[in-house]
Amino acid sequence: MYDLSCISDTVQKYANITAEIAKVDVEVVNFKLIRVAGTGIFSEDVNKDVSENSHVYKHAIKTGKRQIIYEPRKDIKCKNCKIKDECKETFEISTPIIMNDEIIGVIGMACSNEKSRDVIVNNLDSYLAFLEQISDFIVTKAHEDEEEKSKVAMFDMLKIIIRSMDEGAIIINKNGNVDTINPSAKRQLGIKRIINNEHIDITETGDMVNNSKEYRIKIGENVDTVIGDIFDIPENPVYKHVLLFKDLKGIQSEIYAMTSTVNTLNSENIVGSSQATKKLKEEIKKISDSFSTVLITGESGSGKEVVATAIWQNSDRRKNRFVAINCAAIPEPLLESELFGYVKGAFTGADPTGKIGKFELANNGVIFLDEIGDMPIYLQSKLLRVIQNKKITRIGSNQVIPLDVRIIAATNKNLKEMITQNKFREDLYYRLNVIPVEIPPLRERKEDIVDLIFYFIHYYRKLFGKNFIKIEQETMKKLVEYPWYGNVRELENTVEFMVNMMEDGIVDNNAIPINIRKHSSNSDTKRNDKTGGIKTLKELEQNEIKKAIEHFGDTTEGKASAAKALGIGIATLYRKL
Ligand SMILES: Nc1ncnc2c1ncn2[C@@H]1O[C@H](COP(=O)(O)OP(=O)(O)OP(=O)(O)O)[C@@H](O)[C@H]1O
Repeated sequence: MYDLSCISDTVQKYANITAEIAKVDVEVVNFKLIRVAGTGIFSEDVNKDVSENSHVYKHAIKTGKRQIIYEPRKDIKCKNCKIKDECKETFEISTPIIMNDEIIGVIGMACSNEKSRDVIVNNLDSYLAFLEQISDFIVTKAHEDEEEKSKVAMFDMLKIIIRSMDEGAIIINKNGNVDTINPSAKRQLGIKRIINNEHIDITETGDMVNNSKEYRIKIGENVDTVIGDIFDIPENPVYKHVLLFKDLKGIQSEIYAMTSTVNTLNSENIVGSSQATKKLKEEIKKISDSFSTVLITGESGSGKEVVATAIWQNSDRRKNRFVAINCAAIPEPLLESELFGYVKGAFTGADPTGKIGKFELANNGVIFLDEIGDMPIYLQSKLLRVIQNKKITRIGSNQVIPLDVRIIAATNKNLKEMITQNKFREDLYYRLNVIPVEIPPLRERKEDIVDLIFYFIHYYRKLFGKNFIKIEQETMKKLVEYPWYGNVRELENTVEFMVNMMEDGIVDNNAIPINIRKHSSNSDTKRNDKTGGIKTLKELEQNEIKKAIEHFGDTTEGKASAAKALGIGIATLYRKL
């Protein structure tokens, strides 16, 4: 319940006015019967408990009704009053003070002589109305006080919430200075010092991204671009706005975390011991720290993205982002906005919130333009301009954003041939092909096949919690001879299948997918067709030795019997095995 003591100064003023006008003594008590204000005979004992002598007030509080005592001391309500004998009152009115249907106190008016009693009694209605009015004034002030307090409490709460928010928040006062800045805002803006009433400059860049406006903020020497909203604080004498924001870098990181699926391999992790792969790893090391554009060519699945990420990982740009975009996977009309981003309202059909493009996301890092051969010719011109000017503009915006991005492009198409067909711009080709990197198909680096098979077997065996003992030689041979038109991607999928199929930790021909089995039996048949079914002596020998071992067993005794049956010495058998 509201305590009138909180506005005792105002209540005292009203008591004084009432006393002055009505020529009476006035007292106001709160609901606990503490004297909040008093004049004349009541001016002593302000702030003291007067419950012992307040029998009439207790009645007014209990009933909620005004009490008029025409004959103090004789009135029944004065019966138990302890100071009855000293009481000099000649007349008394007690009016309850009611706020929100609760009795928060009583205003009492008392006469101490017959003259003033007569004046009041003769004009009783007017005096009663006057007292009601004073009671209403007190209640109005109590309401205002309560509202003010709740505003202050709300602001205190707001400041507590703001302090713990992940989003940056700044409360700005009427002078355009920082009143409150939360830790997240300081972190995002790179401010380490204590901000005390410093001036803040906020200007709109004119772009809208992620459904919020972009602002440039300046506090002292700290300048940053943020994306957020400004809210006005209405009817407040101290505070003007609250700015809630995320800085652009934070938003970019969120988008990157949501969209990036980059495997981070460095050149050491690239699997393969073939000459070609060794040379590739050396090349990666050499070109990583350069700024020059790289064009990686190779068949689909041969590891172009792996090489691109390795270049990034080996360079000092590895601290910044690697942003990949597959130019063939994104519908042509959307590719431009994916690459360069756009602002709210840039074009019909665009996401109305605006979007940050891949180039901007990759700023200070690396952009990987996969399947560059599929980029439409008009965009090729735009890309060329971006490479030359090192600047981009979001679609629909006037803002020029400076770029420091290393471009790595990749293709499995023959760009030179596309140039002759006017499908690829020659000038762009030379801009991209500053450092050409060629990845040979997997079938041309057979040593890598063996390395990759073991690498993927161990990877998937761990993933599926399976035990691996060995891969049969014959099976390995089939896999090495298979042409792998889908390159490493096809090989990886095949090994995943085989690890699923293998029994008792042994990968044998039964685990090979049907297409590869068919391929190797076709090539056997083709060879038989060419040779009239005649086997080489070496093949005959191999078959007979295999048959003998299968028949007698792979033990020492078995091998001795096999050698005997084959008509050769045990040492020769061991050598041939
Ligand atoms: N040398 C390698 N070591 C380990 N994994 C590799 C290697 N080369 C390729 N891979 C794996 O093979 C798969 C295909 O590689 P990647 O995506 O780099 O090929 P790509 O040439 O970019 O394919 P596409 O032309 O279809 O885009 C990936 O899962 C990748 O991790």
